[in-house]
Amino acid sequence: MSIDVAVRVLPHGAGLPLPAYATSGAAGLDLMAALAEGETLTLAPLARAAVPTGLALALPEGFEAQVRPRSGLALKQGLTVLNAPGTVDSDYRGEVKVLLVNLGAEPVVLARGQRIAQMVVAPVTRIKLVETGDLDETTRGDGGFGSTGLDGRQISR
Ligand SMILES: O=c1ccn([C@H]2C[C@H](O)[C@@H](COP(=O)(O)OP(=O)(O)OP(=O)(O)O)O2)c(=O)[nH]1
Repeated sequence: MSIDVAVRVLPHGAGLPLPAYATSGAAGLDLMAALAEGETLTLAPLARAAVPTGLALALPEGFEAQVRPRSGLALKQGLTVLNAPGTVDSDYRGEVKVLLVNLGAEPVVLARGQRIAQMVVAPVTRIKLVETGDLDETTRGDGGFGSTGLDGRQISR
């Protein structure tokens, strides 16, 4: 499935390529840091920042965009998305920002055009809550948070 999504390139994003899928089967488009030419942003260990992408979207109603980490950056540098997955609502018209946090032991230096995260567009199911005093019974019931065992073995309850 492919849908058209309107994108507005903000002045500081001009000149950067539009986000694109890296392969024909990629789920996410890579988002780039729209820092100023020559500007760098250094994230010290445990520091966080809202990094501009220079892009604003008009997602169709019924869709969201999720801002997710790139696994290579996470594994190699400890750089990840603080609020993963970040949620871009379909009615949001502001700049898409990537909230990064450096969980690594070394500072991470970002520059303009660096691919910092990926964006996955997904359908959203909205629900209508129907209040009741009586939920249907299930085998799990209220068991959770490790109730089925934490070491690969089933615990009988
Ligand atoms: O990683 C993110 C997360 C959010 N947003 C933008 C798009 C989203 O539609 C808006 C609001 O996000 P969210 O609902 O997560 O923020 P909130 O803290 O609940 O604020 P609000 O009260 O504005 O909804 O901020 C981003 O650009 N990047």
